[in-house]
Amino acid sequence: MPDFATLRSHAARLADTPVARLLQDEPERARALSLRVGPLYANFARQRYDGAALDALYALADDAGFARAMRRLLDGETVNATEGRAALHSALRGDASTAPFARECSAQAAQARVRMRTLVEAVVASGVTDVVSVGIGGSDLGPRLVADALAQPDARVRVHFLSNVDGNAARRTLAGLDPAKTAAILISKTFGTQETLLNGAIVRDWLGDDARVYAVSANVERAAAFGIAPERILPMWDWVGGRYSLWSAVGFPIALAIGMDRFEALLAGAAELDAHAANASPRENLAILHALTALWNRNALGLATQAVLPYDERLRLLPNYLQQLVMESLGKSARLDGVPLAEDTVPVWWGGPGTDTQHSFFQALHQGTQVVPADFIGVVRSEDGFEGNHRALLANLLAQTEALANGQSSDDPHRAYAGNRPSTLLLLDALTPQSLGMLIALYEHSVYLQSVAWGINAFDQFGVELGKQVANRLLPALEGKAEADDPVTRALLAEIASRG
Ligand SMILES: O=P(O)(O)OC[C@H]1O[C@H](O)[C@H](O)[C@@H](O)[C@@H]1O
Repeated sequence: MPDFATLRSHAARLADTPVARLLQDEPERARALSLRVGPLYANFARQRYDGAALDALYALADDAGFARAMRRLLDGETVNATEGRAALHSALRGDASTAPFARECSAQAAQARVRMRTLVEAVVASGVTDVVSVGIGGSDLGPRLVADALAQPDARVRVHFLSNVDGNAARRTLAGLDPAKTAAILISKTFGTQETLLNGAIVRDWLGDDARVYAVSANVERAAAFGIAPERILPMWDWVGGRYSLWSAVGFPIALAIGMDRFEALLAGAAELDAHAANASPRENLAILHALTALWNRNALGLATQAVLPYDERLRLLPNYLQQLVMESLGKSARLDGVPLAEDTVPVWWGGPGTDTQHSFFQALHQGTQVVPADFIGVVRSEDGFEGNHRALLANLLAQTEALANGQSSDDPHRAYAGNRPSTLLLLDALTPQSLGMLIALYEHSVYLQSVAWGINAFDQFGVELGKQVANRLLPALEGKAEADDPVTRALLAEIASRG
C-alpha cells in the first residue's frame, strides 16, 4: 500500500505555510510547476505542496507502480478485475500498444469507424434535419458534452439528447421536431437500460418509420429484437467501459454534429495524450501530476470535494461529464482484493461554468469553512468574435485563481479572505477537437492513476445496481399489484395513491 501517512506528515509540516508564502520562497515556482502537452498547458503552482511534499508524492507514484499500471491499461490487460475485462478506450483512438489483443481491438474500432462514416454520410444525405440521441450515463454524457462543445452553427443536422426517464424530457425533446425529417439513435452498451428502452420506444413510435432508427450497442441481438436492422446497428464491445466510450460508435451523434473528420481529430488528440501519459517521465507527465495533486488534496489535506470550473461556455457540460467519469470510477470503498480501504477515495465533484458561478457559489469558495480545491479551465483564443468579452472572461479566470490563493487580510472579519485555497489551471490554446480530446483523456488517465494508488477498480460500477433492482421491484407496487416490503416506502406509496 502506498505511503499516505508520509503525505500527511508533509501536510502537517506545511500547515502554516500558505501558497502565497510558497510562491514567495520559490521564485521559480510558477514556471517549475507547469507542464505543456501540445495545445494543453497546466499550472499547479497554486497547489499546497512544496518540493519535499512533491518528492513524497512521486515516491508514492513509484510505489504504486504508476508506469507499470499505465502499460497494463494500454496493453489491454484485465484492469477491470471484478468483471474480468480490459478497459481499452485507448484502442478506440490509436495504437498505443503492440500487445496482440490491444492491436486486435484497435483494428475492430477502425473497422467500426469506416461503417460509422458511411452511416454519417447516409444520414446527412437523407435530408434529415434533426437527430435524437437516446441514451443515459456513459451513453449520453460524453457525446452530449463534445457535441455541445464543438457545435457548429452551420451543422447540417441538429443533434438533440434524450436521457431522463421522465416523460417530460421526451415531450420537450420532440416538441417542434418533424417526425418525417428526424432520425433516432438508441445508444446503450447493454441495450437493457430502462430509461433508454422506454424513451427509445417513444421516439421509435413517434417517428413511425423504423428505417430512420439506428443503434449503438454491444448487444446486437437485443437491438435487433427492438426492431433495428443490423445494417443500422454500430458495435460496442465489453472491453470498453460505458463512461469511457465516447471515442467509439457511441460518438455517432458527435460525428453527426461536427462531421466525421473532426470526430477523428478528437480521437487523435486523445491518442496524443495516451502517448504522453505512457511515455513521459513521471516529473514531465501531466496525467501523473494531475493524479498526484488529487491524492494530495484528498488524502493529505483531507479535502472532501473538488470543483471543476470551465471558463468557457462551450465547456459548460464538462462538470456533468466529469461527475460520472470521476465519481462512478472512484466512488469505491473496497480494494481490488476485497479488503476495505483505510483511505478516503473520491471527493464529491461538482462545478459549473465561469463567470456565471462567480455569482452563485463562489462566495463559499472564498469565505466558506470548507476549502474546495478547484480545476479552472480556460481557453486562450476564443474565436467568438467578441474580443472585449473574451478579455473579461480571461481576466475573471486569472483573478479568481489569484484571489482564492492569496486572499486578502482585513480588520473586519466579514471582509477578510483567508486565501490558501488551492487550484490548478488548465489552459487550452484554442478549443478544437484535438485539444478537447486531450483534455478528456487527461482526466481519464488521472482517474485511472488515482484508482491505482488506492488499489481500487476504476472500471466497475456495482454501486448503481441496488437502486435499479429496488425500482424494478416497486413497479408492480405502483400499479397496485403488489405490496412494498419497506414500511416507509409502503407509506409513501399510499400517499402517492391517495393523490394520484
Ligand atoms: O450504455 P448502457 O448499457 O445503457 O448503460 C448506461 C449507463 O447505465 C448504468 O447504470 C451505469 O451506471 C453507467 O455506467 C452506464 O453508462
